Amino acid sequence: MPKIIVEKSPALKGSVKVSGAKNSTLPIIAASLLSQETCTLEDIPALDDVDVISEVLAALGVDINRHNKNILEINSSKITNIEAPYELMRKMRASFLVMGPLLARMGKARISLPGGCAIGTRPIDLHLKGFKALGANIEVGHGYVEAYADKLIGDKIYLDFPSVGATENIMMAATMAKGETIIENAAMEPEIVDLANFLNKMGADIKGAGTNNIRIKGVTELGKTRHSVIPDRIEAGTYMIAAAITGGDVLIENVIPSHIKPIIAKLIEAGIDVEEKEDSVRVIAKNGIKSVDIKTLPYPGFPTDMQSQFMALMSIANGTSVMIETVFENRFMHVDELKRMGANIKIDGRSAIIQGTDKMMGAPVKATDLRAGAALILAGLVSEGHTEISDIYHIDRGYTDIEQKLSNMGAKIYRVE
Ligand SMILES: CC(=O)N[C@H]1[C@@H](OP(=O)(O)OP(=O)(O)OC[C@H]2O[C@@H](n3ccc(=O)[nH]c3=O)[C@H](O)[C@@H]2O)O[C@H](CO)[C@@H](O)[C@@H]1O
Ligand SMILES: C=C(OP(=O)(O)O)C(=O)O
Repeated sequence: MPKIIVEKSPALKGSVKVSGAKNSTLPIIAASLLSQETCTLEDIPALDDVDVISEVLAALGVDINRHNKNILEINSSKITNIEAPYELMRKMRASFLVMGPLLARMGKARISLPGGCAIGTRPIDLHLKGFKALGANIEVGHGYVEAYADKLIGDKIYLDFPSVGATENIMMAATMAKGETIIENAAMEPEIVDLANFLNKMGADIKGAGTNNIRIKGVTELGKTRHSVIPDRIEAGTYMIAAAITGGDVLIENVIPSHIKPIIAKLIEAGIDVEEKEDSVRVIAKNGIKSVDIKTLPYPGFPTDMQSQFMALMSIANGTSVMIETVFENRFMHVDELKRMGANIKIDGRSAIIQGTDKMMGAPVKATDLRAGAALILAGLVSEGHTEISDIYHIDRGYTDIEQKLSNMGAKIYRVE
C-alpha cells in the first residue's frame, strides 16, 4: 500500500495555487443530472472523490468526460438507470447527493444507504424529511432508500440542523417542483452558494442561498451551462497552517478571502501575520505560535474540516488550547495518531485539551480520515526524523497533488508505493 513520508522541513517559502473546491464540485456534478443538455465544468480538482461521483453518473447512463486536467463535460440527456449501488456508495457518502436530482428528473431513485463513517454516524434523516415534505414516498429497506413521486410539490421545510448535504439535496430536488419551496435554517456554506449559482445559470429560480432561508421556485426544465467551481477553502486553510507551523512565508493563490475569515481570524489570534489580497493571502509566521481556543460550527463559524489541522498547529504552540467539536460527534480519531508523534492531548467528551510541546517526533501513523491525514502531514513537517503515514487513500480523496505542492515550497515529503 502506498505511504506518504514526511521529514522535518525548513520554513516553507514561495507560493501555492489552491484547486477547485471538492465540496462544490461533488454537488455540482450531481446537479448536472437535472439538465437535458451538456454542462461544462471548469476548475475541477483531480481527486479520487471526483472520480467516484463520475462513476456514479456513468452508472446512471450519463455521458461524462474529463478534458484537459480540469474540465468535465457532462451530458445527462439520457438517464438509463435510477439506482446507485452499494459498491459505489460505500466509497463516498457524497454520492447520496444524486438522490434529489434523480427524484426531480425521473420521479424515482433507488440509492444505497451511505453507511457509517470514521468521523460520526452521519444520518440522512434530514435529506429524507425534505423529500417527504416535497411529496415523495420514501421506503428504506435492505440497505437501500427508494423514493417515488409523480410530481414533487413545493413546501416549507425547517431543518433541525443546518446540514450542508440536506440543504443541497433538497435544493436540487425543489428546482423542478411545482410551486415554491422554502428551506428554513438552511446551511450557509459558500459551496451552497456555488451550487445555487450553477443551478440558476441552468435556468433554476433560487434566491437566498448563503442565508439561512432559501426560496426555490420550480421551473419546468433546466438547460446547458458553463461554470467554474470556487476555490477550495479547506485546502487553502491547510496550506496556511503549513506556512504557520513551519515558521514560513507563503503566498496562497486562488482563494476567496471572505470564505476563509474564520481561519484567518484564528491564525491572527495565534500570532501569525496574514495579509489579505484580492484573490490570495500571504501567511508570515515569525513570532512563534500562541495557543488559541476553537469551537467548530456551521459556516460562518470555524469549519470542522479545519479542526484536525489546527490541532496539529496547537500541538506545538506556547500554552494550552481547548478545541470543541460541535458538528461531528466522533471527529477526534487523529488525536491518538498525533499523540504517537509526541503531542500532549487529552479528550474530554467533545473537547480536546492540547498542551503545546517542542518535542514532536516522527512515527509510523495512520490517516483515519481525510483531514486527519492532512493534520499528520502538517505535524510531520515539524517533527524530528521520519513520519510514515499509511491509509493515504483518505488524503487522495480531497487534496490535489499535495506532495508536489508542499515540495515546491521546500517541504521534505514524498510518496512510496
Ligand atoms: C461533500 C461535503 O460537502 N462534505 C461536507 C459536508 O458534509 P455533510 O453534508 O455530510 O455534513 P452535514 O452538514 O450534513 O452534517 C453536519 C451534522 O449534521 C448531521 N446530520 C446531517 C444530515 C442529516 O440528515 N442528519 C444529521 O443529523 C451530521 O451527522 C453531522 O453531525 O459538510 C460537513 C460539515 O461542514 C463537512 O465536514 C463535509 O466536508
Ligand atoms: C468530511 C469531509 O468530506 P466528506 O463529507 O466528503 O466525507 C471533508 O472534506 O473533510
